[in-house]
Amino acid sequence: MFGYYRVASAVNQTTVANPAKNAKEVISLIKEAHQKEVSVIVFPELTLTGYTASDLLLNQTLLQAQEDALNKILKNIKEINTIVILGYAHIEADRLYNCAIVLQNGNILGLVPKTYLPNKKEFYEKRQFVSGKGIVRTTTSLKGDEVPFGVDLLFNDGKDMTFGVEICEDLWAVTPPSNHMASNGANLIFNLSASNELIGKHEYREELVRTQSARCMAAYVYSSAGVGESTTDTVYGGHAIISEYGTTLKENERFRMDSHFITADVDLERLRWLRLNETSFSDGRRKPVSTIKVSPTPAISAVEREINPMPFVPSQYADKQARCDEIVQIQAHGLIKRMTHAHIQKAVIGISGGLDSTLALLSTHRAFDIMGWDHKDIVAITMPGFGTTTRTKSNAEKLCERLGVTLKTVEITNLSLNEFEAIEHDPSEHTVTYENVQARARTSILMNTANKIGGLVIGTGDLSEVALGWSTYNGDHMSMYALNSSIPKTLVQYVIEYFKSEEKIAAIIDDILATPISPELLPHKEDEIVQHTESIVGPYELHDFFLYHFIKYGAKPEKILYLAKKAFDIKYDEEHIKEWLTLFLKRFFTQQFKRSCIPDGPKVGTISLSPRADWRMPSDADFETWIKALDN
Ligand SMILES: Nc1ncnc2c1ncn2[C@@H]1O[C@H](COP(=O)(O)OP(=O)(O)OC[C@H]2O[C@@H]([n+]3cccc(C(=O)O)c3)[C@H](O)[C@@H]2O)[C@@H](O)[C@H]1O
Ligand SMILES: Nc1ncnc2c1ncn2[C@@H]1O[C@H](COP(=O)(O)OP(=O)(O)OP(=O)(O)O)[C@@H](O)[C@H]1O
Ligand SMILES: NC(=O)CC[C@H](N)C(=O)O
Repeated sequence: MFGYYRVASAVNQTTVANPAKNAKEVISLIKEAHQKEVSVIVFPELTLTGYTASDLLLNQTLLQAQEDALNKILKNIKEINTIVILGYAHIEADRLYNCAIVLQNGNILGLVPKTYLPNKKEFYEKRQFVSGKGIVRTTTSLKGDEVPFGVDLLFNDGKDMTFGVEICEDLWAVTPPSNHMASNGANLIFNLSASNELIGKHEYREELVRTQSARCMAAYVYSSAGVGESTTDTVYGGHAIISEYGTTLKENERFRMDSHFITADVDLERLRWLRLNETSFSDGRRKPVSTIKVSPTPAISAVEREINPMPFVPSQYADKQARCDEIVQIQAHGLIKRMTHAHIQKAVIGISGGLDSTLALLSTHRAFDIMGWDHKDIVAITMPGFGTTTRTKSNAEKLCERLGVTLKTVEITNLSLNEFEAIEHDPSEHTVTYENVQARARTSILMNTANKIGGLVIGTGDLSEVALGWSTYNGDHMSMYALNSSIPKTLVQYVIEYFKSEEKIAAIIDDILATPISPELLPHKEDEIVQHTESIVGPYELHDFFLYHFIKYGAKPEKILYLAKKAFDIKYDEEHIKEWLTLFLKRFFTQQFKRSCIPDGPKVGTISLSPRADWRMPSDADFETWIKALDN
């Protein structure tokens, strides 16, 4: 579903040297996984014999019992399309290999031998096994059939899934085989492991799995042998981990005595798309691989994964102070470089008492602090018009006073009335002309003041507005440096809140955050805002969600709709999400012409819509294909 696949990491209860017993545990876990719509389930290294069988692995009786156990499993999974990956000791050309065996629908799809054999202290694999290094494009005989055999095997379902398999120490090597598998198209890696517990080792292991998933731009599913292994010299805790592109999605509790598995829904479509966008990924060396077609695996009926409704806002576990400090530092240093290069030490900002101009002022103030420049050289201009309310005006004034910047007031009503007369516009007609005349009057005052005092106009528009084109072309759309241009509205709110730690402005910030978002371009009613941005263009939290998935992951509209429904649960119904998503797509396409000429500004998060750096799109692209996709 939408490129999601459910994968499982199993830890079976092990009886050392008793494949028949182990097979029983394995079969019942496979059946349960199949019922739970799992596409692929992986078991620990040397699943059927036990990893710690040691020299018994060279005993014919144990290897025969392992083959019998495999037969039993194959018989039991004839009707099961969940792919099963087991650890298996296999003889080829009179050598023993520590392998992963891949099964589906009662068939053996391939055998992947381990490349790196640990041979130090408690590990002495070279005593029994040989390395599979260099074994490529070949087959081996198993149960009378020729089966693909080698370290070059990749398994592909003809849709979004291509997976490769490596075995324990392979991941700990300088160059894990999964690097090559990923470079050759595997977006999902499985690891069968037997990794003993030593104090703190589990943390390192999780870090290895997680970072390998990031390096490979893949999902990585890891399963390690459990407490049933022999404790002659060392103890195994049964660690199961599922990571995707640098994030661990699931991890089990170790030292469990029962057979169990964990599952996670990995987004393989997202990974494929991310790779298309990463040129260093495509520069990775390609080598010939042996690709094995697998049959379709169970489709999932609902994605079981938490979808973050606020993807731009740092998680609740993040250090808010540190994150916000960093954001403001990036903004401030972007501005400092620009101002010092231009030999300008004065800034001009239009202050409305709204969110964006507040953030721009606070970040500019921080830049002046860093440079030791006089706060009075920040010229804040409040420009009341037809829609300005006492609440926003007074917040703007109080904020400027407390910050010690120069505050000026310039009325724009007369200026606007003159302009209406000049262009023969009836002021009682509250059309877009009525609105834009005011926005352009303000910009004109800011620009001309900048010329007069030798200052630089700070742009206030945020990323959400840039995405929606929610600004007046050559009005508030224009400035000399657009400080907020890569910060979406939901993040603007988060950062402004952090400034509440400055006592002298805390109460004003609280009220600015509580004020409805509005351009205040239409006349107010008894000093109350009548123009509510979010009832015109839709909730910003939805638009930020749409933007994140659309730009960052290239997600299809129907997938964005599905994810938004999941993320916002009952807060918005499907009909409304669809309505706002349609509007988002239409505006995103039609408003590119505004983005094509936005001023310079610093990139703060992973998404920017700068036409020079992050986002190049024709201003004339048609949105119909995207809207149609939503109607299907
Ligand atoms: N593809 C294209 N390439 C080049 N030009 C194109 C174009 N499509 C339209 N145009 C032209 O662009 C003009 C329309 O753009 P524009 O003049 O900007 O006007 P427009 O986008 O129609 O209106 C601006 C909107 O932004 C809102 N606003 C303004 C200021 C601040 C805020 C805020 O909340 O922060 C919101 C305001 O309420 C209004 O709804 C038209 O003259 C049209 O001919
Ligand atoms: N009354 C005003 N006085 C001074 N500048 C204004 C005024 N109204 C708007 N501006 C300028 O135009 C910009 C865009 O206006 P708008 O009111 O849409 O934004 P905002 O109030 O900063 O933020 P938000 O969109 O969150 O309300 C402002 O950031 C500000 O620089
Ligand atoms: N089975 C193995 O390959 C174990 C070796 C690995 N370095 C570990 O200790 O986890």
